[in-house]
Amino acid sequence: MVTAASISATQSARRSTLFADYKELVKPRVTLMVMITAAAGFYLGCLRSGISPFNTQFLEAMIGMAVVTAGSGTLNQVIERRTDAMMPRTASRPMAAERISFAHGLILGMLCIVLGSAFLAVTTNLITSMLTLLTAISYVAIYTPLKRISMVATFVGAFPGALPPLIGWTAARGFIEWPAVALFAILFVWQFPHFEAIGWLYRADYAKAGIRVTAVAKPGGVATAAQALFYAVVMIPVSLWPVYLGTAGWIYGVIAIVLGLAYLWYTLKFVRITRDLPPAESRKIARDLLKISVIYLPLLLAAMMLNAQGRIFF
Ligand code: HEM
Ligand SMILES: CC(C)=CCC/C(C)=C/CC/C(C)=C/COP(=O)(O)OP(=O)(O)O
Repeated sequence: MVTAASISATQSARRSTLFADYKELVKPRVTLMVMITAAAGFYLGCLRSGISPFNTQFLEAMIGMAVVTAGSGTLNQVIERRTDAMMPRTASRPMAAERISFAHGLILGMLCIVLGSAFLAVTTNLITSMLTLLTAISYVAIYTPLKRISMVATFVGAFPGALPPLIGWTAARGFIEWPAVALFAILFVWQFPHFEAIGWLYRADYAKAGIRVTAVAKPGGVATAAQALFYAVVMIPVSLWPVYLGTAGWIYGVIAIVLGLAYLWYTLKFVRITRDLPPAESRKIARDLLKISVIYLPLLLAAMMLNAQGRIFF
């Protein structure tokens, strides 16, 4: 018998499934990291202006960027619904598993990008709104389709990936300056060990779906390891650029060197993928590098913020 209670239970189950699907669509962990990097840019920009970073402009900029980032993640999954369905890591995503329809995902993603960018234009400034829109477009319309065409895609994807802290800076300052470019460079370089580890970890998945990451296009691991290693070495001088610019002090510099050496250490261990290791061991060293990459970045940015312009803490 269909009772009011059973109808209400079904509706509530549907609502919680939809909520869980929306959560998955916005890629919460990546979005959170994007917000952390943008917040760092905003914070440092405010200190450069000599104003407190704890203001309503901060909240407005974060909300606008989070909504656009969420929309970008959604449209990425709309476009990749077929390839996502081929890979165990992504097969249960709401678009891939067809729990959310094409039109539903498309409208939701577009709405988030348009409304988030408009919100930024009204509350923050035009350059921040335009750069955020450009970031979303380059991620969705250039990087995402390119993944199936060329391994250059990851290099291209590193541009939208690196823009959020620069955008955080423009939200505070209204224009692009050298410290913002330094933040962009740090993020840009950081991504290579991060995604080469992921590419190696999921190379079988990527090959199945026809996605041309380095580990698929050049099997054996030499090119994958060489790229990760090159950028992990470059990471150390690039992370010191804010010290040269006076954006952060020497204490940050020391911490950046220590963190950079740790990132380099795990990347050096990753180079062992080129040997004939048991698959479980090879996966472990790639997973360790991925983990260290997502620990390294917030720690580096936190050190930069705490020692901003040579001050200690706030
Ligand atoms: C071309 C650039 C990038 C590529 C190809 C890439 C790819 C990926 C992939 C496929 C995962 C999922 C790994 C898994 O499920 O095990 C991932 C995880 C992640 N990525 Fe990236 N990413 C890139 C750049 C970025 C950027 C710019 C950020 C943020 C600033 C970021 C933050 C994260 C975080 C926080 C995770 C979650 C790690 C975890 O679950 O432990 N990524 N990335
Ligand atoms: C402000 C704003 C709009 C920021 C957006 C920037 C952004 C989302 C960068 C992510 C970088 C990136 C290339 C991630 C990998 O996606 P993937 O498609 O390779 O990951 P997947 O395989 O898990 O789908």
